[in-house]
Amino acid sequence: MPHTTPVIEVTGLRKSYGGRTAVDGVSFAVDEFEIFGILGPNGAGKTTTVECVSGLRVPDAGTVRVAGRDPVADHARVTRVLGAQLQESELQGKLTVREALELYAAFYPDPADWRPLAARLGLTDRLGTRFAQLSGGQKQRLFIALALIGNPRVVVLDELTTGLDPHARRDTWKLIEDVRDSGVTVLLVTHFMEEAQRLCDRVAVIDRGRVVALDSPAGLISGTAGATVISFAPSAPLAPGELAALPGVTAAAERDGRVTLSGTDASVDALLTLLARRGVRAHQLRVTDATLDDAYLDLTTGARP
Ligand SMILES: Nc1ncnc2c1ncn2[C@@H]1O[C@H](COP(=O)(O)OP(=O)(O)OP(=O)(O)O)[C@@H](O)[C@H]1O
Repeated sequence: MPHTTPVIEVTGLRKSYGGRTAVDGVSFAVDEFEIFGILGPNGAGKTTTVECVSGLRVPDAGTVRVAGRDPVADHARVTRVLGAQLQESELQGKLTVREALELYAAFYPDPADWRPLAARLGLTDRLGTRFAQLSGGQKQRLFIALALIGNPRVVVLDELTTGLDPHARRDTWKLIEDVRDSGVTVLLVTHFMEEAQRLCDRVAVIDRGRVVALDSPAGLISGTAGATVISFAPSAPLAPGELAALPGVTAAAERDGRVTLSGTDASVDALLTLLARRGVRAHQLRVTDATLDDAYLDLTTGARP
């Protein structure tokens, strides 16, 4: 693997609101040109973390570096290299797409030309439309354009596809891939497992303010209790102990005449051998790979009260 420099480094980040700890010692590093995902239940501390990365909140403890600089102490320089679309971003409803692009371009000393950017994001025929009249997907595309207008090295996208229909969500995924392919590092907060599995090179799973896992989606999946789920209806009863003892099996359950095993590929081979030896047939045999959903549910405890 080629050596890459972290463009974002977060070390021991802590942040409380009043007496309530939101982020409790979070550390991760994002390499240049990665799409790095942050996943976690509601209230896990994801937004607080990316707000600290964007210099919008001051950490109580720990360090944050973006391109080697402190986003709070060096805010002006960091905003030149970091573009952000943060949760529930809003613009004044009367502002047209063109006005919003021109306004944001004026914030930067060396902005991107907004016309090709608007074209790339499919906004050219909406330049005269007021923000309030845009669809959810068009608003999100405008926010991506605004996050990119300063020619950033890194872009922070917080729950970008929440509220979009499946087509618009897939279109947005393609846009995010294009953004990365154009040389921008992406820090993406998401609730959607499919989105993280499809887009992210690596994912930090945050639960109750802490990083509980950090790996590629494939690594997270293979680290879950049962990376392969096998289920079937046996033609004759099998001893539960015998199934649980099969190689790689981490859980075995029987319900309404149907057996479900969590295991590995090796468990499938061993099961078929066992069935052949016992002369038992497996009706409606299904073998499915675990998904990032399974890994996530294994790792996290659910929303904070
Ligand atoms: N401005 C604030 N004032 C007080 N408490 C806050 C504030 N912002 C967040 N919190 C609390 O901090 C915790 C972490 O919130 P945060 O928004 O960072 O979580 P999140 O993982 O982004 O959640 P979600 O997925 O629901 O957006 C929550 O308990 C939340 O209620």
